Amino acid sequence: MRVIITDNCIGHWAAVYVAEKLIEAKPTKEKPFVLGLPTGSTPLPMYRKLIEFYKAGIISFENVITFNMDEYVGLEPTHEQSYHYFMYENFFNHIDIKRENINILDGMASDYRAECKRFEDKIKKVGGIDLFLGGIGPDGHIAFNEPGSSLSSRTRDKELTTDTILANSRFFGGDTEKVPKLALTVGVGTILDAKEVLIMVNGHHKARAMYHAVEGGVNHMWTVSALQLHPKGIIVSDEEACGELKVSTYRYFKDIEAPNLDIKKLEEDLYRR
Ligand SMILES: N[C@@H]1[C@@H](O)[C@H](O)[C@@H](COP(=O)(O)O)O[C@@H]1O
Repeated sequence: MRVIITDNCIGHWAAVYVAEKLIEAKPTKEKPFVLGLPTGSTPLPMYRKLIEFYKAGIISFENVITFNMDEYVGLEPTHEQSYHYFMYENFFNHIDIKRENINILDGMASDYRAECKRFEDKIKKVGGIDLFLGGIGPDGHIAFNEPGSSLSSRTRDKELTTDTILANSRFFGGDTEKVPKLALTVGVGTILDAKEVLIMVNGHHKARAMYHAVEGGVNHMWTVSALQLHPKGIIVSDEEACGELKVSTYRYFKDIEAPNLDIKKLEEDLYRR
């Protein structure tokens, strides 16, 4: 696992990484690049930077297919807190992606099981996900794989924990009653099947989850720890999220990734390619 500890530029770093991958892959209609995408406040700066790179003509999403990680059950796509709304508002409306290449679970589907199966089948049909991007909750959940989720789970419906409902109530005017109690989410197994996985971890409130992701054992109570089983897993964090790591662990990753931490230089290199 790579651990990139940035100086408050998680999203920027992730955007440069995605852009590099897109430039390298040179996607075509026949061989598109497949991205797994998250919502949440952490990835917002990444989306802003990707839009900037697109507008500067460095990257295009014309031959990119996307699959979103999760969606609340019972929110219309027009609801401001639905992940459909979030994705169009913050990303899709600003880039050249084809509408038919966007895949988001339908939280209004009458048959969840069929909807989740359709989603998994579609991922397989396009050849799997090349790069899955994600964030985590303070309880270490990836997508909506709450503590106790099977580490080989597939896309399905999931009851949200009180912790998550409380954490996400900030988007619903602080009213926990307004937060949906159920979500559709890709499974941990679905994420681990991707060729690469990049998880963004921010803030002091996620330091314990970061500890479990990097130093704790693989454990279904901290589903982000499943990343340890992936051959190409990357965690991109800020300094605050490292508060529970051993000094030696922190120093090790800072040291070996030192050449990859100068974000200004990384971005300049990108513009030069
Ligand atoms: N289902 C999403 C997760 O996929 C996301 O990682 C998490 C973190 O959100 P934030 O980045 O706002 O802390 O929020 C929700 O629970």
